Amino acid sequence: MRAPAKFAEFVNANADKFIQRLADAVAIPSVSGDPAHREDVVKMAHYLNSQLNSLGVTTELRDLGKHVMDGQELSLPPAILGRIGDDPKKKTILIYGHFDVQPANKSDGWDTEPFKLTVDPKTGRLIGRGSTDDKGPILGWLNVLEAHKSLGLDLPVNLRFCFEGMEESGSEGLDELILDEVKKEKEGWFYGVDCVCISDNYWLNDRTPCLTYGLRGLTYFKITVQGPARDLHSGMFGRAVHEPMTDLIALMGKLVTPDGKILIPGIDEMVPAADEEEKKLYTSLDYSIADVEDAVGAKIAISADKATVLMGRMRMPSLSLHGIEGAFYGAGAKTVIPAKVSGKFSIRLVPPQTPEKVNPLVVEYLEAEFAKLNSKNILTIECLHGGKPWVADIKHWNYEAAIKATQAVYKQQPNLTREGGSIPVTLTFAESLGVNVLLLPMGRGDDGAHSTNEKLDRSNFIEGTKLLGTYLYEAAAISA
Ligand SMILES: C[C@H](N)C(=O)N[C@@H](Cc1c[nH]cn1)C(=O)O
Ligand SMILES: [Zn+2]
Ligand SMILES: [Zn+2]
Repeated sequence: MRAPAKFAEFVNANADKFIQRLADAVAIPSVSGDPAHREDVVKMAHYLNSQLNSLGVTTELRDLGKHVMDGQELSLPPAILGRIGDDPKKKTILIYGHFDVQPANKSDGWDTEPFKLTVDPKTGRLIGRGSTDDKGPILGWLNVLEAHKSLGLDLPVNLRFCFEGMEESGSEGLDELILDEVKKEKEGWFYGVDCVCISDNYWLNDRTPCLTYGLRGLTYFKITVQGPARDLHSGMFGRAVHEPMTDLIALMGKLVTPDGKILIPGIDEMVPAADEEEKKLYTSLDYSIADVEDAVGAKIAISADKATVLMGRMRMPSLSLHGIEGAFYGAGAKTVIPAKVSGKFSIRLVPPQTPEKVNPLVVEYLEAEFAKLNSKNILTIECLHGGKPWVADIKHWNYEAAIKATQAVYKQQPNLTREGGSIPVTLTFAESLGVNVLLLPMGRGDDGAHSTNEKLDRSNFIEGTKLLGTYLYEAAAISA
């Protein structure tokens, strides 16, 4: 059975209502990485939970315990487990999404208030933190449920849900929850799941829908250099003491070259080079150097060769420098020597790399480079969180269903991509449930996830809702 025409008609007719639901969700600043917003992440969990209940989904808010962030012990936000449908004749699909978001302040350079959804009438853009990552896609699933409930339509498959509020901060507590549920077998929430669908990434460009079969892993470091007991006057102590910031910049300058080569021995070398056949996969994607440059808003692509740029994002590791905590960054010309500074950087990982294999190389290299500085300051190295990379089998019926749904909704053949970002739980689902996982993105490559002015195009939200619903029908129709 294919998606009935009245499903798409309902989605079109209720577009404004769905956008209001997105506005309500964006208004809750559920920033998982900021202890000051922890209550908002919990509020978001309760908001979603009551929406799911009102749409007929049985749920449980699962306590994930506590963790330490910035030296503070905090309760983790609850995860939401849900189920609707128990027909043994139907397939069972597990949907994952996250309701936490990255930090956002207007002063970062946003043109609008980040936690107030702004609808641009000229472009149709729905602008606000979390619009594309990942509140829009989660609400897309709710829109599908609402359409079926209102139209009195049976869902074509049984659905299970797992929504978390810590994805942007390492998915703490979630792996344990999943493994516990899997152990419970028939009594567990994930029993009988046939495949997983995650909508939490983006098209490559602004015109071609995508299905995604790979994600990079991640290992995130904080390195701290500490020296004097307090901040110092640089006129009194400059060239008289070892300066923590000088040491830190020297270390951070030894991690990666401006053209992306990772300088830590053994990391780039762990990844086999692509052969000509694999390179063709990248050349054949609908993508151009102009797409990457349009998405970032500057002509700064690392190469003029499309395959090199795509492989840099999808099948090579990358090391990015994110920031320095404790440094002077305000206006004016303060002549301070900061007493303690922490540099943050992360490495995106690809198979066969894992945090376990890569972290010892990072620590050994940093310690050796620090020793070469002959500084009397103290270096400490912490790994804040990590996750393994994941690659799926695209010949599975789950992908076949998503290709057919994309053709039906967008009248286009999707790009098949690997994603540069990370969703640590993906591999946990694939391995612990032993099922195929599909990433079915809703948003576009220029949405600005994690950036200022994050947006989701109205058409992606509405057609994306149809895509998610249509995918369920296509999955139901395939004899697996
Ligand atoms: C791809 C997904 N939407 C995403 O943004 N994931 C984050 C996960 C993360 C890990 N540490 C902090 N955030 C990402 O890839 O950065
Ligand atoms: Zn994100
Ligand atoms: Zn996300």
